[in-house]
Amino acid sequence: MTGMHIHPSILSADFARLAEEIARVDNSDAIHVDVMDNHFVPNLTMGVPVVKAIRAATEKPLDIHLMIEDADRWAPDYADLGAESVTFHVEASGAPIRLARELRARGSKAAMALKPATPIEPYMDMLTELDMVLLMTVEPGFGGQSFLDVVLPKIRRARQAIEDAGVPIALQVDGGVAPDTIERAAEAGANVFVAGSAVYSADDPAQAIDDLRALARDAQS
Ligand SMILES: O=C(CO)[C@@H](O)[C@H](O)COP(=O)(O)O
Repeated sequence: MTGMHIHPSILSADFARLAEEIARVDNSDAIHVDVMDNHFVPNLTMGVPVVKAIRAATEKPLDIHLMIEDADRWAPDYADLGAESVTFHVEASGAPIRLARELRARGSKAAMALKPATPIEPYMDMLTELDMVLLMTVEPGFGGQSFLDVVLPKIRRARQAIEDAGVPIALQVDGGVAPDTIERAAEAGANVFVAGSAVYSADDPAQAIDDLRALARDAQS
């Protein structure tokens, strides 16, 4: 497994001061940007113009998590913005292999997300088409929810499948990641951790990131 990476979710940041909020987490490995369309999930956040402004405001890699319908149509636009990775939900894609190839062709890493109740097994054979798999550990749509332990066996199965495939695919978890849950996710095999409220509700968000990373590393070893 590769190193342990912490991606703060700006869903929990102050949207009126996004550039400053991103600057507060400069020790993170990437900035996680939640794009929600009020159809795939019951919440509305931002689209291409705001993500473009975020891209211009920071040098940090952007990890774009699309919680939108018709991902095949819209996801490539985010790759074109210069995102490090674009994550689409498999439940919102009609042609996930074609979409993953399209994202890579446009210079972005290709990542696929699964809601908590979506099984990983039907997608095991397409892992080599991906740079990252995101297993949601809450129902997508909102920050501040509790980590779903029921997803832990799926994280273990996904990690095993990645090892079997022999390719360097990152395994990301998102939702309820905090000091009291990150160790379980790391032990199960996750190596990229999205954390919203655990970072932005802390007095010192940068320290919160260092603490989460240390916990994940200790749990792995
Ligand atoms: O995608 C989502 C929610 O749908 C996440 O990225 C949340 O923003 C995570 O927030 P916390 O659970 O860490 O507060």
